Amino acid sequence: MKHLLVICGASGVGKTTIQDYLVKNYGFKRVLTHTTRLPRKHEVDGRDYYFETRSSFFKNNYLEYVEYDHCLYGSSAEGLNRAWQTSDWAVIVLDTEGAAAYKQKVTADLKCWYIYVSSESTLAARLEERDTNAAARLASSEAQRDLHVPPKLKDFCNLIRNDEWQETKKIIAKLLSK
Ligand SMILES: Nc1nc2c(ncn2[C@@H]2O[C@H](COP(=O)(O)OP(=O)(O)O)[C@@H](O)[C@H]2O)c(=O)[nH]1
Ligand SMILES: Nc1ncnc2c1ncn2[C@@H]1O[C@H](COP(=O)(O)OP(=O)(O)O)[C@@H](O)[C@H]1O
Repeated sequence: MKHLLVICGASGVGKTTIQDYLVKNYGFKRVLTHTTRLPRKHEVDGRDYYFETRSSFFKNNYLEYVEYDHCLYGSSAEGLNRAWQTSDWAVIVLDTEGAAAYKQKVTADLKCWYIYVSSESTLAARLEERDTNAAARLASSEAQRDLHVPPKLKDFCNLIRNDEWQETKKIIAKLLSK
């Protein structure tokens, strides 16, 4: 049986950190997605994202795609199947619109974790450390929207507060032991 875990939430809440932890410690395979955003320092094409131009982006077949903070992001069935070739447990990081689309479309065993941080100033500080244009990113309408779990995902997602990493690890262990 194939399983897919969707991780969603606003920018900077720790989605990628949690995904990396699941890959390193729980045998998950990461589903790579495509974006027209420029790579950040340390990000590598084909490892973190498939980095695309506006024209190369549309050469792929997407299950869903969105515009987030003026850039395009999309995920394909091929990407998902590639992950499932090496592990029955795949993990993908999406915005909440993408998570809602997966809820409608994906028939495999699907779980969703909505990640949040209880203080917006903590979030801003974390983003500041990660990005140069952090304030603008958090101010984007999509990041602001994803600061709250949308009603359509409320009963579908486990809500995980990622304030203290040691606590987050315990919550993850508990959720994955079920
Ligand atoms: N719907 C959708 N969202 C995506 C996809 N790939 C990434 N995202 C989301 O796009 C948003 C922006 O991602 P990113 O540029 O890495 O910024 P960050 O959230 O600030 O780390 C995040 O909410 C990601 O989860 C995708 O293929 N589809
Ligand atoms: N529990 C935590 N405590 C402190 N810093 C954290 C925690 N979780 C993540 N971070 C840091 O916050 C920043 C944003 O995390 P990241 O995983 O990139 O977020 P997202 O993928 O949701 O945008 C990174 O610098 C990361 O190392």
